[in-house]
Amino acid sequence: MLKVDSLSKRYAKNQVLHQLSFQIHPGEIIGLVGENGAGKSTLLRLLATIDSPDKGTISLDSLTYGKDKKEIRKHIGFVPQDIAIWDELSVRENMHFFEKLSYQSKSEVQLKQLCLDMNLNKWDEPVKTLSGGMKRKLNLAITLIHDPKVLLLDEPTVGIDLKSKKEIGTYLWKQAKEFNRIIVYTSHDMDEIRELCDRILCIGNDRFYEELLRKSGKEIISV
Ligand SMILES: Nc1ncnc2c1ncn2[C@@H]1O[C@H](COP(=O)(O)OP(=O)(O)OP(=O)(O)O)[C@@H](O)[C@H]1O
Repeated sequence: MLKVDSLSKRYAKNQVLHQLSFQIHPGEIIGLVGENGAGKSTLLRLLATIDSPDKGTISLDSLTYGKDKKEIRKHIGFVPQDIAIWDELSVRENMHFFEKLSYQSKSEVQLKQLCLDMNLNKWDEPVKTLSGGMKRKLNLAITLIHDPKVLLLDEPTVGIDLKSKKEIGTYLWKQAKEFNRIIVYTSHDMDEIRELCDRILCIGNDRFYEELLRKSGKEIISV
């Protein structure tokens, strides 16, 4: 279980997150919504151990973020908003490069399968020739190389067509329900959030999204 308790973060005088508390169980997909600047990316960075909170604690099962950071990183997969892959290398070369950096070794067949599962079948093509949606799929496949317990995705479907969005959605759903991964992801597409998420975490001072999503029947975590 991922447990967040009284989490606060400020940048200079800008209090971005104030005493957030919530818990997420294995297999759950959580949609993180809020207006621009509400602190969604900040929260994801804290959950990804890339940044540290000013106050509060985060734990994953029996591991505590401050104390067990190195061990926790083995269980986290993070896809930031900006795609982080090597443009000049092929899909295959990217998968192998990141496999070398990861905590687990995977065979060529396993690496290729991670891509095929998302209908990404451009194994030998240079990444620079792929569309934006294909690059997002590759980024996601890379994140899954080390079998993370927690997947943190910052707008994984932004700017991509409806078909690829659906494919990524189906893929994420499978990752949560079949492999019991925790998924936390941000999106400004409320239809997608309503369709895919088990629960919705609304952050920021503006209650607009909370009001909008309340009718969806999904459980809202208001913090
Ligand atoms: N490294 C930083 N230094 C200073 N301020 C920052 C930093 N990172 C974020 N902020 C500020 O924190 C606030 C929250 O930013 P964040 O990127 O987390 O919002 P967001 O909800 O993800 O927004 P968006 O929907 O636009 O992506 C903003 O006011 C932003 O300017």
